[in-house]
Amino acid sequence: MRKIVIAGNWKMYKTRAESLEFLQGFMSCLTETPEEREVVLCVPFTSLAVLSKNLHGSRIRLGAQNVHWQESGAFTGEISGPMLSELGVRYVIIGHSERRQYFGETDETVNLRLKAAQKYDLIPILCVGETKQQRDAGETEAHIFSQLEKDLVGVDQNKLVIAYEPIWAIGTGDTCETKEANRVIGLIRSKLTNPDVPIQYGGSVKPENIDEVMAMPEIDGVLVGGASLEAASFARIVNYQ
Ligand SMILES: O=C[C@H](O)COP(=O)(O)O
Repeated sequence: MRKIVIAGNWKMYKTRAESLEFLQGFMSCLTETPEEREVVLCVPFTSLAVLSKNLHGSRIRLGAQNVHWQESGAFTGEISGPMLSELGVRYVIIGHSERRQYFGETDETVNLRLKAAQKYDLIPILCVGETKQQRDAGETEAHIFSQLEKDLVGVDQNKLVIAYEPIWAIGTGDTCETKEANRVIGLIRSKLTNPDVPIQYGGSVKPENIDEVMAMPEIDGVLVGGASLEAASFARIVNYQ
């Protein structure tokens, strides 16, 4: 049976104090959440330590938003697997379109980061997805298949989550039609050697559409940006019907 993974990606939002405030509100809303749903908070590096301390004993998992492929070295601004593992981090987002677009992340570096994450017992959440231009040109499938082929070389598919995030749906309020997201995710699954890899949808997920998204048979969870920043909103998403 495929695992359900509901993850919040806070991106570059929330100070340490704001993170703690969120956690208090969020935990009080989670009492009814079915245990089989994995709940992950992928927070800025500066909030990892304080959340780790306060998540102790909770079933909420801690996630980071990037990891370097070397264990240590002269890589200013980067963070290593052991540094994250030591803080109790369990998941790490890799290859988010914002990293690919603004920070020069390539399929080759994404592949290195994926393998490094697994080496240090972090479960990578690999993001793939097409631009509006690629979709309009009918290149969605070819682009995503190319990303998967390059990104997953030598990656263990037993310790992996994939997030399908159409770039044009991120932060725009322009959600991908749920049936279309379901179709693309089915195609992604057909390219994997392990059909049980959880595949999430990401892109303008919010309390108003989560029930419809999660009713789709191929969709195993969501990667949520904006709507994960407010405790009641993210709790409603985690508590989908
Ligand atoms: O990682 C999350 C995605 O970029 C989606 O962001 P969003 O929910 O704000 O559209």
